[in-house]
Amino acid sequence: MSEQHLNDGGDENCDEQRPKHKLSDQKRVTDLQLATSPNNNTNNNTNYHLSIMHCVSSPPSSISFNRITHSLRPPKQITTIQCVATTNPPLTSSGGIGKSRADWQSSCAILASKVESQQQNTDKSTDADQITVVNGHTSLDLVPINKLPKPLTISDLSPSPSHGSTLRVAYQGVPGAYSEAAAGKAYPNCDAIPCDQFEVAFQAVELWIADRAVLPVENSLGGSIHRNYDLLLRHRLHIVGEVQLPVHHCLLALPGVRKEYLNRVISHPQALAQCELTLTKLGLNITREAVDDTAGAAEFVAANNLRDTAAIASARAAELYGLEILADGIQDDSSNVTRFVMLAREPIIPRVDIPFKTSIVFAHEQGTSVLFKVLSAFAFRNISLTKIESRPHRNRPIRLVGDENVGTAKHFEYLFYVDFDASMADVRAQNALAEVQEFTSFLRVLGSYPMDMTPWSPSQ
Ligand SMILES: O=C(O)C(=O)C[C@]1(C(=O)O)C=C[C@@H](O)C=C1
Repeated sequence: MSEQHLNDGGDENCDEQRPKHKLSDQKRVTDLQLATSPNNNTNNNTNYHLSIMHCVSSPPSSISFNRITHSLRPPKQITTIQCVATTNPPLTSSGGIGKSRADWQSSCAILASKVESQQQNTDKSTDADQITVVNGHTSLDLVPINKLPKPLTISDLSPSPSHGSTLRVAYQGVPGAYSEAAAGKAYPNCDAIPCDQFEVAFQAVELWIADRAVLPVENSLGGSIHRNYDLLLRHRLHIVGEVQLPVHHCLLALPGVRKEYLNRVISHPQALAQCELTLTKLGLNITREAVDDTAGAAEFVAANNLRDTAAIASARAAELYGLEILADGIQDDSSNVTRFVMLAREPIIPRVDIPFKTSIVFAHEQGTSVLFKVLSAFAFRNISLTKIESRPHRNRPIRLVGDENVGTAKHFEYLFYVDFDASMADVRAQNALAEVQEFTSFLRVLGSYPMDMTPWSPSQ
């Protein structure tokens, strides 16, 4: 049986500087791929299984197709596609995705589509099964009639896992990454699922492989993690919480290696940025190289027995990958903290009895020039903003402003991400957003969620 893998779209617009190393790691979820294979039917009416991309999340028993693609040679005359959902829900009772690619694929492969020749269809298909192929059978948007989404019940909105007892939480990186620690802080005793990219963590939740994702959005020294701001907009997940993690970096190397032997230090770009001054103070004016995550850097040094390379990572990563700590607490500021958001398929119900924060994103037709008017809706109601971030408006990146005599100016267009200090259950927030909506051409509430109020000390 031949097997063909199709990539899940990827992110052609990725603006993040890609790390130089692609660390090999069988344990991580690497991409969202589904197997494509001919159905071994012995008769002449060849059947083909299609790869399904972007199975949109909804309760496991109801599945909708966002996009289906296929590459088919025979049979040439295809007029009908029959969509078949397997009886297995995306979440397995074994509780947790297996570690191999095969396990990942079988977890993903919740759907199979069968294309049959016209002749075979006329024999077997019922009207309800038949769905007309669109655009010369290269893509289609379908919701099988017998698989329409079920209405949400109150239990769907509950923050508890919808299966078994262990909450499965996707994070970017490998074990020992700060994101894994953040997942554990957000959801103690969770089953943390490593993913090799932020986008994979988003998709793991959308595909019911994970129940939550915990992803970094900003660091007190390095600033915003722009990639996740962009992904928040491109995916339909909701922010249901935040967690702030003190980040305590160590310089790690193979046992016996001294600082003088080093000519390279590798880590996540944020970690390199957070330790820049300290590395210089330590006399380490050596090459810095960015990799996918801090613990992945430690693993890379250990796996390749690199005696000239150090990694910046956590003490736990040193322990996991058998490295020694050459220097401890090398972040440029002792109160180095990274803020992570917790993401889920459903929003939580906002409350007013505990401190809540709300995150929104909006765009304005006249761009930045009237931003102050939008923000005054919050000022007028005494609602404090805790964060504001602007990102390029990719659907409309440039606005031309012309004056015949002077020429044409190009203004860049932005999306504005704002966090404010109020719950969506608070009437002040509702009124502020009603006003903001009047000004804006686009507005989305990313989530209303409890603030992380846990006591924190830099040395934690
Ligand atoms: O590389 C890791 O360990 C991560 O969890 C990622 C990350 C980040 O993206 O900012 C998280 C916290 C630290 O700020 C450094 C890196």
